[in-house]
Amino acid sequence: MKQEFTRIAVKVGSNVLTRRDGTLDVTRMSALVDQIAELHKSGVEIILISSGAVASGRSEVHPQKKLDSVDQRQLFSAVGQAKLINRYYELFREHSIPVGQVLTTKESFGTRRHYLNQKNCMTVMLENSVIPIVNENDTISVSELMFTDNDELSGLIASMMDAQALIILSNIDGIYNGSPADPGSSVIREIDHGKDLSNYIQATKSSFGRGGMLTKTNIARKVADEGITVIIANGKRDHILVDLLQHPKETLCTRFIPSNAPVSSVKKWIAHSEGFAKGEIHINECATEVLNSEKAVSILPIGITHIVGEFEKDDIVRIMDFQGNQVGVGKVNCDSKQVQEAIGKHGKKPVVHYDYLYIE
Ligand SMILES: Nc1ncnc2c1ncn2[C@@H]1O[C@H](COP(=O)(O)OP(=O)(O)O)[C@@H](O)[C@H]1O
Ligand SMILES: N[C@@H](CCC(=O)OP(=O)(O)O)C(=O)O
Repeated sequence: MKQEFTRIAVKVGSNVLTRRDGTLDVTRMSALVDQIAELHKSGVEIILISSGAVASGRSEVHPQKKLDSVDQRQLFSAVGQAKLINRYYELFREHSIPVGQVLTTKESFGTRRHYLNQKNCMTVMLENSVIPIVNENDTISVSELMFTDNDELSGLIASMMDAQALIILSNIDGIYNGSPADPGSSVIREIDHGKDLSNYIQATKSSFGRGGMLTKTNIARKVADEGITVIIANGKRDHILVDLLQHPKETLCTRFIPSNAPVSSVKKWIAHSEGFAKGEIHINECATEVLNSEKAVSILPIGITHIVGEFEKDDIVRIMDFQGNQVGVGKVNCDSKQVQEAIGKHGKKPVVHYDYLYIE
């Protein structure tokens, strides 16, 4: 059967993989593996981003004394990740599909070199028909070094690997237009650019999840703006993955319509690098207007009013409009001292070249 996508990233949330008591739901895992195997055999390249390390480690160790939250997460994830990947390995082996483990950190996306190394690793895996199984390295990712959750990680992976679709599997059928508990609300089937969803999303999250629906929505929007279809669906439903690909119209889910403007690979990296920004470049009203137009423009010293923070050449900076709102992210061509000297001058080289500028 002809499928819409040939390369997808699939994110499986903790709640899909765990039972109510926190133990690993091997029956669910097995059902998902069967579907991934079916798609893999039909020629779809799949990158799996799987949560579940902390949840699956929790039932394995029973600490003698009370641990703080960081110690707990480190202990449970170290034990749980081994258990998780071992299960995947065994389950995929029944289909004769090799898998590989990729554990990463937020920092590993901070420099272009690390980013490309990771991309290369997963590209080689796919070329050799190996399914990458990605998770955050929870043992060393602590507080500010952590991803908000694996939804953020899955967005980065989908973007980095030029996937055509990111499928986020949670314990809910999609984004509801009200409280999911309210019988009057229903799943929003399609979300177009610029639709404000903040009224619908409650702060609640499922018992083992980290970020909740709000991060899913923010990530989904960003990834869809890069031209990737994002689907939020219920991973607890039988046959969901295969149905989403083979019967998209009849399958319940929320689908973010992708932008059709192409975004280069380097711009995708910059779009997701905001968390590493070292400073701010503030631009004047005229520069803001030009930036908001359809024209391809760079940030020139003549349009800069001031800068905030110290940065080196090639660092990531936020671009702020004349009212102080963030309008984009870019990689600077020179350090903050050189920008300071050039501010307001004509005929100078761009501070952020268009190729390294991502406008939100
Ligand atoms: N409008 C909404 N539509 C759907 N789910 C919502 C909405 N608002 C809040 N939620 C909550 O978000 C939860 C899913 O997020 P999360 O707990 O992070 O899941 P996961 O573990 O799969 O990442 C749902 O179980 C639901 O309780
Ligand atoms: N890296 C963690 C994932 C935590 C997380 O983000 O969970 P979720 O919100 O269910 O995707 C783990 O494997 O337990």
